[in-house]
Amino acid sequence: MTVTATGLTPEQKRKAKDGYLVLRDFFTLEDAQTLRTRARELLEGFDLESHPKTKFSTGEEVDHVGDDYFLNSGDKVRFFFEETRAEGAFDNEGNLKVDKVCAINKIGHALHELEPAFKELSMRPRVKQVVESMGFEDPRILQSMVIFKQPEIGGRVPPHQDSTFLYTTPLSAMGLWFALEDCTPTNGCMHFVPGSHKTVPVYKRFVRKPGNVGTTFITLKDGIKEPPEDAYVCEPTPVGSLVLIHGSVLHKSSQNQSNKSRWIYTFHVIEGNAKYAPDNWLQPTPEMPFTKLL
Ligand SMILES: O=C(O)CCC(=O)C(=O)O
Ligand SMILES: [Fe+2]
Repeated sequence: MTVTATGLTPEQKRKAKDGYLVLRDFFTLEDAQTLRTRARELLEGFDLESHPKTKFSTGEEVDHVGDDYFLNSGDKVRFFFEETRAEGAFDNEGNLKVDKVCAINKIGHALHELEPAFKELSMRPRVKQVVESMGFEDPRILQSMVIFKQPEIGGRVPPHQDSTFLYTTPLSAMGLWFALEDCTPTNGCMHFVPGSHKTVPVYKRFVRKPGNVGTTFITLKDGIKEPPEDAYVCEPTPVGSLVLIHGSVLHKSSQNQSNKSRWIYTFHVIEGNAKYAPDNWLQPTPEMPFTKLL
């Protein structure tokens, strides 16, 4: 089932009450191919030597420069390695174990502005219609990324709510997640707890530390019990699917245990009329305010 020219159907709107909605065949195989080709070019063109992970030798410097590299990526296209060294891109001595093209976990966070092919998909009329159908009045785009989940080393994404990272008052974040390849139970497809956006409050936030020296989590509510493993529903999504993700719904994905990659493109929207927390990890810059979608 796909969207109509006027946005979501009543049935799709009802289904979205689960906190997420899979829209198959939202974009074409050709679209996916175009974005994968560009993502691959970016990976191949990326200069490993100038990356903070490899440029500095002591741990502290790597952390500090790495934090800045991350915190200032909101208006750039930057590259992030697989974090967990044990299962990831580096061996215990910090040497890359695999080809650099395979070692990157994601690129972000301004593809929707800086990369024309990604911008074109992000700003499509159908995207606008869907976002409008979901009740947004003045949606702003932010935090676009390609997440690669490469064969065998692509790490898990632990359970989380996206509003933890993009906190607004009132809450307004919604993810738009585009499957650039088939996402299956073995290559790390998404899992959701249906309805959890209504039962589990956003209980922590990921913020910049004062002085912009790195990031930390702060607790908003103690004693929140997260749903058990078996509450998660596995949602395989064929290439061409768009998934809408409510900012408060719990979701996760597992490690890629297959020999097939799982590339996706995602960005978020927030309501421009809501108050964007000034200590959220990602901040707009004078040169690049959050992109108006409508
Ligand atoms: O792609 C994934 O595995 C996780 C992505 C995610 O959590 C998100 O887009 O909000
Ligand atoms: Fe997420």
